[in-house]
Amino acid sequence: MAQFARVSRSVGLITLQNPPVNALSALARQGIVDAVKRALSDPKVKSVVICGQNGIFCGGADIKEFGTNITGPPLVPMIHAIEASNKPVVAAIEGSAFGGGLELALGCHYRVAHSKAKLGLTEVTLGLLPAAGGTQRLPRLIGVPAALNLITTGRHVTAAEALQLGIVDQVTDHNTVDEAVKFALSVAGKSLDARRISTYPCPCPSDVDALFEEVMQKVRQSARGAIAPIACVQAVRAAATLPYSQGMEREQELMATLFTSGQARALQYCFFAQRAVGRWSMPSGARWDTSKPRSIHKAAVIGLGTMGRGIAVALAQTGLSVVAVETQEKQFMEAKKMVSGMMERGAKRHGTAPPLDKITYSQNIQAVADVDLVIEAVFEDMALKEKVFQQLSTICKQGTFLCTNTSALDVDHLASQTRNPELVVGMHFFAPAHVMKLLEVVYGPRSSPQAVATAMQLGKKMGKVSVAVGNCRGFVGNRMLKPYLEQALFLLEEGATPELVDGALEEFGFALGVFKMSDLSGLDVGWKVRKGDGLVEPGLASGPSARIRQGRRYSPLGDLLCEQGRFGQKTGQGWYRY
Ligand SMILES: CC(C)(COP(=O)(O)OP(=O)(O)OC[C@H]1O[C@@H](n2cnc3c(N)ncnc32)[C@H](O)[C@@H]1OP(=O)(O)O)[C@@H](O)C(=O)NCCC(=O)NCCSC(=O)/C=C/CCCCCCCCCCCCC(=O)O
Repeated sequence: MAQFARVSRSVGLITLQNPPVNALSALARQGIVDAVKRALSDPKVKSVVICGQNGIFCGGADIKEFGTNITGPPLVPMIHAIEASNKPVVAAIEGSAFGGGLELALGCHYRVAHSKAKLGLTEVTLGLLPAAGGTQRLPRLIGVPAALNLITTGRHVTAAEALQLGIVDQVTDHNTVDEAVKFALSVAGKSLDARRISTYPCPCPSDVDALFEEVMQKVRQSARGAIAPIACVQAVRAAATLPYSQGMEREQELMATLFTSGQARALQYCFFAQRAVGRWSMPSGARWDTSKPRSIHKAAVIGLGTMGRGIAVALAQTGLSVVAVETQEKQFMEAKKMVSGMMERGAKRHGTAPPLDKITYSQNIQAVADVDLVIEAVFEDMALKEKVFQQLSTICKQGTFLCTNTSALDVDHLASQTRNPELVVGMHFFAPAHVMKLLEVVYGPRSSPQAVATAMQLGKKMGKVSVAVGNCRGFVGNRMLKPYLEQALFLLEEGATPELVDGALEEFGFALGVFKMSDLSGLDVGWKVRKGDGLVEPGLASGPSARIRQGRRYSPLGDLLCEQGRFGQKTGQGWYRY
């Protein structure tokens, strides 16, 4: 799992070989320990380079080992042995150096990174902290504020930023291993006294207490109930206030509390689940690995309400040319302004230029004639959607995929309105569509594997977690949402206020409480669905049976709001006033 070779006469080259991401499994760690011993005992080796095979340095500790009986050499002493080596060790960082992978690199005396590499102490995203010395070495190397930012967020930094922060010593556009070998030759025999990060004093502002109090307050607020970011702050505080060895003890102690926590288990489950959904299959036997997607260069969105606007922004931000169609004059003018505003705000956040020129607007559906894929996002009304699909089927060029953003209607029925039902799938986004990562790709019995593969791939390109689901009422997301919304309404009937319920949910960790979320999505969509289900009939909203419908407890509160025209943010009033 780690290969040793002597190159350029005097450089010991250790290559991690654990596909696909060179994770530090027990065997990989054993391989590194053995290879380092070999390099250090070979008198011909004057310096060492550690790299990863297949263009990736290391994806960190092997997450699959967590929750099992971990065997093999532990990471911390392995990294200490590298740092303690009397021969210079250079990390050659290509692709990614994440979590334990970056901690391994921080144990090396020098780091050379390819310009396209990404680095990060990502453990917090898995409910953990960088417990292979990361919380103690990084602040010593780049200072407490910068280290806190990286460790508590798990964010990835580019090689350029890593150079600026002082995490890496050199960035190259050439072959990273070749450059690292040259670097290793140039530092052979030089003193390593100033290169062992664990021996550095931790650069720290004078008022440590005030700094950590302020950071802890901010992190508590943004962590929304997550325990790992808080433990990260505590571990970095140990780096700032204790000698290295005691800081390491604190790091291990804090890691022990996180390691078996429910939050860590849930986040790690989520990590694998998000990857597992990419391996989709259909009842027909069609699968992700045998179905070839088609490339999409130009897409259209029909209907620029709340969802259509977000979808148009998400497509444009992916770099696609987008035709955005809205036939109603008032909505058209408003949507143009809103979409530009959304793109400008997004670009400002990312420090990029807004892709305003990617979108062309039209009030005429004929404008979609030459696109590769259409996403229909008109109001949730079957008759209206039927008409749109009939039109699209005649207007669009041969082979255009026709997708619907319906949240509950029958995708197969919509397919039956077209000449090529095999080209029809659902692409169900969640509000706000340019932010939320979940995308349901709904296949009907006639959807072709290529249509599903294309929608799945487009979703991935858009940075979504695409999940292929069958065509049933509410698909999966809304089926899960229904009992959640229902119980929230019952809480109101039992005396809670929307703020109280939302406050509890947000404190628990939800980004938005259920009532704020409903106001954002629009209350009228659910109302329409309930009407279709015969749950909202005139006269039902009052009287003794108002709270039992179709044999089940029912709360008419959402219907009462809608009767007053309170549809949420879009009408300025919903559960809240805006
Ligand atoms: C960017 C990536 C690396 C690559 O992305 P991409 O190319 O898109 O590929 P993916 O689809 O994401 O991944 C491909 C497959 O590889 C699998 N994978 C990826 N990373 C890992 C990994 N780290 N381990 C295992 N498997 C991994 C992935 O699942 C895919 O396979 P499949 O499709 O699912 O089959 C990207 O993958 C990525 O971002 N990866 C994660 C990077 C990351 O976050 N790394 C950090 C890992 S945690 C870590 O490193 C922690 C280190 C600290 C030390 C830990 C010490 C542990 C023991 C201490 C115990 C102390 C407590 C004692 C308790 C007690 O006392 O009881």
